[in-house]
Amino acid sequence: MTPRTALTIAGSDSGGGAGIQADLRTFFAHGVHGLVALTAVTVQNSLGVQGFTEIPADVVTAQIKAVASDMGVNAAKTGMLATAEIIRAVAKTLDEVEVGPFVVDPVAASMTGDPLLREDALEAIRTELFPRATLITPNLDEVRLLTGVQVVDAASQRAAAEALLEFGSRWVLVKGGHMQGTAECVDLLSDGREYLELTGPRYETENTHGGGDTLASAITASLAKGASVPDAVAAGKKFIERCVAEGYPLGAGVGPVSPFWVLDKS
Ligand SMILES: Nc1ncnc2c1ncn2[C@@H]1O[C@H](COP(=O)(O)OP(=O)(O)O)[C@@H](O)[C@H]1O
Ligand SMILES: Cc1ncc(COP(=O)(O)OP(=O)(O)O)c(N)n1
Repeated sequence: MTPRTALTIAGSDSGGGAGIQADLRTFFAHGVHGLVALTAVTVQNSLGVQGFTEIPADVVTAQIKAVASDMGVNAAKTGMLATAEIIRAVAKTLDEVEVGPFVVDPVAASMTGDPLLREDALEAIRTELFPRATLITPNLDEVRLLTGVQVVDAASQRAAAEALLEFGSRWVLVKGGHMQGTAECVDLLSDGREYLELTGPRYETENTHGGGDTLASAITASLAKGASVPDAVAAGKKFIERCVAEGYPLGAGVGPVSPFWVLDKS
């Protein structure tokens, strides 16, 4: 049987733990066929990002159109988009092709603090992509850059969700992985009417590289299979918890989260 398809519009991580590599292995783990529009090639390892080169915007557009016109896209997500020019090209293309539910992970920097976005690009994400998004999935650093809200507790997490929804996405997931001093990891999902707290254990681990990408692609895979946003996010949260719990050391720095536990079922 032909599986459902999900498109990732994102950069390559030479270390294999984040970016399109994380997305494709997550799609695979969900039984979804992964499609790719590559936006940038990064040079990175467990210690950080040494540099990146972006793909020309017209080539990003051409990749999206090629797969959408021939294979069909059941859901799509963005990760590293690198430049304002690429973001504008993606936004324009999404008005011309059908990609189903659209998840925007507003990746601004790596967890080591290295920038993955040129300076003028954050505003383009806010104005060009958020209004087209079914769901946006910022972490707390991205929330601060996008809204100025410093999330330190449940009240400020809710205020951040309200501020982010003003940019026009249908849903927002404010991820709480970087909240300080909490025994649990609480992600807040909202469409402005419902406020759903997704609570899970906080694992003691250094190996969280690719966690945000893996969560967003797990959600995208479930959306591609027809789940509602709350169901897709709840399933994604369960999936990422297990991936964080089973993250492994690789290299001298931060190791990747792991979806390999899925193979235990086979
Ligand atoms: N130490 C941890 N233990 C369990 N879950 C975690 C841990 N760190 C992050 N998560 C979860 O992983 C997902 C990614 O979260 P977060 O770290 O906030 O975003 P990002 O990876 O984009 O920086 C969220 O669902 C978050 O709750
Ligand atoms: C190519 C590429 N895309 C995204 C990232 C971000 O990954 P990471 O630093 O691990 O942050 P989260 O995925 O956990 O949000 C990257 N480093 N490279």
